[in-house]
Amino acid sequence: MAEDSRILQATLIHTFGQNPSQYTLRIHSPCYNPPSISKRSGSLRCSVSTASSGGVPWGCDIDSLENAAALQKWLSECGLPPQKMAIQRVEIGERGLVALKNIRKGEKLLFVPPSLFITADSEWTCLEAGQVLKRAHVPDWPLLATYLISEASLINSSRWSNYISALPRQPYSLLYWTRSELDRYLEASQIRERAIERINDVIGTYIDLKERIFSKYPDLFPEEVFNMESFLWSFGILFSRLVRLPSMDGRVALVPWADMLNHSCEVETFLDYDKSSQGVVFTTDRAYQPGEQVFISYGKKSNGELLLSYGFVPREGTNPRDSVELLLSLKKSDKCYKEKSEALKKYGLSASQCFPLQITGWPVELMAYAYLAVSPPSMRNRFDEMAAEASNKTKPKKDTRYPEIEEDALQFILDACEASISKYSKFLQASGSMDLDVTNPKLLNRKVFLKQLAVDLCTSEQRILFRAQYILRRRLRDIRSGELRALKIFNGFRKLFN
Ligand SMILES: C[S@@+](CC[C@H](N)C(=O)[O-])C[C@H]1O[C@@H](n2cnc3c(N)ncnc32)[C@H](O)[C@@H]1O
Repeated sequence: MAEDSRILQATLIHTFGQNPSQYTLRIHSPCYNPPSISKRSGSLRCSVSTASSGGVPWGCDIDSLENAAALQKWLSECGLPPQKMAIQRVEIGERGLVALKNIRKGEKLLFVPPSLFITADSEWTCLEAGQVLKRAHVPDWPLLATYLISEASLINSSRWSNYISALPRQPYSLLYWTRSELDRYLEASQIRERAIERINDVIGTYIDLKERIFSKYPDLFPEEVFNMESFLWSFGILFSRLVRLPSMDGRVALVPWADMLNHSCEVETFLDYDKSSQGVVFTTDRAYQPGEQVFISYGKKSNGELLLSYGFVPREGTNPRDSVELLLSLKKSDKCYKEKSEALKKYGLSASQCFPLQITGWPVELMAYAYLAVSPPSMRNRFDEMAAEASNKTKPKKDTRYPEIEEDALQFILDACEASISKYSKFLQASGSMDLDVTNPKLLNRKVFLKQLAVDLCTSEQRILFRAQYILRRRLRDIRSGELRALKIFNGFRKLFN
């Protein structure tokens, strides 16, 4: 559903021209709104407290149904056609859309008309604020984030008040984790870096908007409303609900009602604009009976990416698109370190680089990086070619092999896998006793909830690493036993000739 932070960075930062990494991570208050949790059907559920302990003053508890009912009524008054689904409390995802009637496989559902989308072109209730942002050419994401806050703060004078009241006050996403929570629970996973990068992007974007626009128009953008906390909320909403509509030239939109659908890794269908019915639809890829929750796919995302944007981790083994980022680094002691780094730099890579491992294997780019990392000085004329292959800039993709260094390259990947596995094992072992230092029950609930998410994520990522370890060990054993056999034959011939 949502874009990833690389797109966010590209669209935000280019216009505002500052490097977000210069900002230190400093999010506090929105994170400490401790959720209360309950355990149902084996999955932890977390409902955020509505107590006046920080958070934005709009939206609702994530599992609240009252506002959802008002939303449904308002949407039908605004032109949403009669639906075969209704918002209900569900086992997976707190609230979701549930079938009211039999739904066939291959049926089109929803038909949300464009008049109900929120896009960068939506009309601002406070016209002047919108004009200021558009004059400054603010890109879509920060524009939409500011729009959402502006409309939310106008309460009932905004045409979106029913929609905003039904949005979660605290969307689940890693944006709401403090730095120490990220360090503590996600130390083993590369998703921690992605989360820090994303939080820095949001903070950087807010600071840019504040310096360049809000501070110049304090009447239009008062700090009590347009502050870090409200931006974390609005970006949290965008990351977890914004859709890209391929059939509308890839335009991004918030689509009320459609954004009540939860994700399943087992379905392949996604939201798009349908030119014939002129609305946002999706086509079911299975049948549903009355009472069953209806799902869509938020895209081919790993468990880490789902946690990053949506704040949940699918059940173990259910996500065929799951992957784990493996960090590979050139050895500082390598005689050719400088030459190799420069070759990598030429193709946009660095001396430490992450590659995705899947349960089914790894990309040719990872293997090319490993070849480069282990290649001796005598192969320096091939560094450039290896670096090019390690980037995905070579077209068509090549899978060049260098038999003379294949064993070293596989061993290099195996070492990286094993180092990563031991980090996960350390975290998973320590996680059992991790929360005993907290006495405040609300804080304990939050910690148990976050820890469970982290344990689920780390277990799934470690599983992929174990699989890679198994494959690598077998390949190495085969190479080594092949070499041994060849040596024996060679020795046999030598004896014969002697
Ligand atoms: C687009 S909204 C879907 C509607 C949302 N359940 C609600 O009540 O507003 C995305 C959010 O739904 C929840 N969600 C969606 N799919 C889920 C799943 N498979 N498991 C757990 N939570 C899920 C997450 O909180 C996510 O951030």
